[in-house]
Amino acid sequence: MTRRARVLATLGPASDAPDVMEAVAAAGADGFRLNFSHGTHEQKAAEIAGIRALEEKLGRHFPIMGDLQGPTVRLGDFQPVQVSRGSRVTLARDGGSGIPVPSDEFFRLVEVGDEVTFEGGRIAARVVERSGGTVVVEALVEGTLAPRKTVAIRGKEYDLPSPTEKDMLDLKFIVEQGLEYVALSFVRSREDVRRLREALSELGSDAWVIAKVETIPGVENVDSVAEESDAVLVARGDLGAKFPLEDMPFIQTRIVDAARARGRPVIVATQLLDSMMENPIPTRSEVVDVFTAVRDGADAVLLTGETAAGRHPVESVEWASRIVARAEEGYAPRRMAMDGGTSIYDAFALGVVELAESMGAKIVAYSRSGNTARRIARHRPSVDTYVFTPDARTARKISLIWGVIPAGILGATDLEGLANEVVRRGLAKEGDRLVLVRGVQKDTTDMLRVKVL
Ligand SMILES: Nc1ncnc2c1ncn2[C@@H]1O[C@H](COP(=O)(O)OP(=O)(O)O)[C@@H](O)[C@H]1O
Ligand SMILES: C=C(OP(=O)(O)O)C(=O)O
Ligand SMILES: [K+]
Ligand SMILES: [Mg+2]
Repeated sequence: MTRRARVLATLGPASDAPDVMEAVAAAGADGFRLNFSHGTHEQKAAEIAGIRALEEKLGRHFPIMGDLQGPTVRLGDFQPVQVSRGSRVTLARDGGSGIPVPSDEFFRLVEVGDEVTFEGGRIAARVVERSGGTVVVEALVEGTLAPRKTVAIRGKEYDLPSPTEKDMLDLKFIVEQGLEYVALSFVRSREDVRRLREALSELGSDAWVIAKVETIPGVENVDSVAEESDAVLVARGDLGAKFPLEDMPFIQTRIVDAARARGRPVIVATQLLDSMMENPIPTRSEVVDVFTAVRDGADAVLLTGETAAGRHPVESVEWASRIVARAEEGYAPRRMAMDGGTSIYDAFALGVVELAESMGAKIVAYSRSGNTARRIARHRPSVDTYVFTPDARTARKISLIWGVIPAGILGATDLEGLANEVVRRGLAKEGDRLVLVRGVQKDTTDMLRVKVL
């Protein structure tokens, strides 16, 4: 049984050298994330070229996710500052004597007594004074304040437009570079997702949209956010800075279930193997954390700092792959009832899965846009699911989805052609049973065929 949940890796200084990128891919990375909160377009163009070159070399398809910074507040540029518990630090709108927080919205919102968190809560501080364009905070834990790290105020949300001007510049680059996925940070409602989709269609892009759920309203609206998105990401870094940490397991389950009930691929991200930023092996609790994400039925786990800035990017991916493969032995994620209105296409896909499972048949599908693959995979078929696509872009898109095995690139074909292809590629042999499916569209005849080879 091939490993069915995917492992995604964030590229950054620790991993974007070509030889390290290749080692990360060989270690089991199924796709990559580029974080537009950091780095330059030049660096990212080189990373993208490196990934596309790897596809040729390894004969695989790697989806690339462009992760937009979204409406947030990040520290400006300054020399990192060590803080210890109780030490006081000044945050200033424009630097000067303090640490720069280049955001009017932050200073509009922050009040004495607020808990300010940095870098997803890795460092927290209490606001003890404020005057005009500066606030004084007292560190609650020790740590290093570093440039461009996120700044959040626990329990409060910034009222900033989404997507931001920076997002629109990054989006144009992402579309020009032909990335398969665009992730939007700090989604609050379906309207945030809708505005991104409008911007994408104006740019003429069919990239799939990933909603990063990491705000209080984003969790409250998770059902409608999932409905509006192509995929959902549980952004535990900022979630942990907004909610009490003890709520995290409940919030993760809530988001995963909402996405799965709507057949949206769901990605669990951040701090999964956090100690591997420093150490070559994970802790026991991190192994259980990755296991839990798989058992919750996630389509993918996403490594962030571990592969972007950690000391062991390759080992981090190796461990994630090992744990995912072991977690899936003898286990098929529970099937979710379909929420949010089911089209005949969804009902048809469920029928395909049940028919194939009842016969112990392999599913062999042709998916023009990737939607048929998504509709079948949402039911977590216990049989192998091979999907042919018309081009590399769609093959990359479906490579992020649980259980889908990209079988190859084909021009439009009929069901007999699909059967011939799986045999020709050695994916099926004499005696195998096949359920052959073509993308379910209104005008498609000859959509389904059962065949014994
Ligand atoms: N493209 C990049 N260039 C430079 N540093 C990066 C890049 N991507 C990530 N990093 C570093 O790795 C850290 C963790 O990565 P990630 O969790 O993706 O970032 P963040 O949580 O800040 O959005 C970042 O805070 C940053 O210090
Ligand atoms: C993935 C996340 O977003 P970012 O790392 O960009 O803050 C997160 O917050 O967990
Ligand atoms: K980001
Ligand atoms: Mg985040």
